[in-house]
Amino acid sequence: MEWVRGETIGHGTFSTVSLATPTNNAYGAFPQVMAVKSADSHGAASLANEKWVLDILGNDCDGLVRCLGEDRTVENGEEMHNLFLEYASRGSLASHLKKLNGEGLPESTVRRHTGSVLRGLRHIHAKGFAHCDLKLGNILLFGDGAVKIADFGLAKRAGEVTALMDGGVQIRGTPLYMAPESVNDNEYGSEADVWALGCAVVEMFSGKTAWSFKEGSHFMSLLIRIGVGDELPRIPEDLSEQGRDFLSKCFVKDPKKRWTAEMLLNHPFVAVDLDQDDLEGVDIQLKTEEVFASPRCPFEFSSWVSASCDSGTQYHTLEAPEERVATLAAGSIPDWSVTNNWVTVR
Ligand SMILES: Nc1ncnc2c1ncn2[C@@H]1O[C@H](COP(=O)(O)OP(=O)(O)OP(=O)(O)O)[C@@H](O)[C@H]1O
Repeated sequence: MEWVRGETIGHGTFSTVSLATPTNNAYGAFPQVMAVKSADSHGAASLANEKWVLDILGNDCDGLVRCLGEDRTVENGEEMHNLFLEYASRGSLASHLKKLNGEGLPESTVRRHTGSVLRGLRHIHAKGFAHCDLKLGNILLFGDGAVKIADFGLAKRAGEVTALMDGGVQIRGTPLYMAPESVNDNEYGSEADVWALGCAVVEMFSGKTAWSFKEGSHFMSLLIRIGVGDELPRIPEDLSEQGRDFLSKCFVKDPKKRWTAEMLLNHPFVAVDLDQDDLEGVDIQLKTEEVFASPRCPFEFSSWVSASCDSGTQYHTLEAPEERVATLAAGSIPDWSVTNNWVTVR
């Protein structure tokens, strides 16, 4: 494929991401706009790892960004490694949240995004991998409302332990999302992804990181809080009881007792399908008495009632019309995909 590099849309530790347009797109084999992740020799290993993992994971899971191929180019005398990915036109959840100036997303949106990320995680874990760098910057928003996990540069086979000669802490990903077992024993398995998901859910909902951490303080103090003692990440008080219960299953210090992505997909926090297409005339009223007590082990799942929908009751927490217009005026992209609060204008 011949292609032209467009504007830069993102920077990472290992790479630069820009738009790419194919110039000889015979038979429409490629989308008209793609994202191309490019790295010089320093980032080549991470990019090669990402391609290897994405090839094994395949393109059949809706929760993962799709890989469209790879290429090498020489630009300004330097060899560049390029990985083509489907383009997420709404950017990452991190950049989306930044536009909300410290505010979080409505809980209904957080539930939907969490469900999508969990489906991606379940697929990654079922294939025997751990992502190892789940964070809002690596969760992408697509124009059609899809939410997908990206950036597999640090992903590895679950159970593969990287031995450290000096016995120190190996930081894979972002300290703020690190699980206790990663801090204490350098373990980065599927369980650590679930801990990181909990941190991402807190941040999506509250607009603030799950660990309060003063800018400028040494990250070792944070690692000590994560790894030693009983302190857990902050669970927002204004989150629903189901949301808080969901987080309590992610923030279990012992990785063996932490819930898996598969188990969490059956938790009522995400098991209710709030997709726009499902809203009309469907009963979404949760049978709270029945689902309130969450299962303590996988065998109790069968007694849960899948929530059903009713267009009247669940959406009253969304913003009023005035607030929604204000969000628009502020230049951020509002999420109105789930609401029954529309005003008829004639
Ligand atoms: N497919 C894509 N579509 C749109 N934007 C993207 C895409 N992939 C990456 N980006 C943007 O580029 C940024 C950096 O990408 P990515 O995280 O994959 O790079 P990285 O070098 O692995 O970064 P790091 O490891 O530091 O997180 C993302 O946060 C996102 O804003």
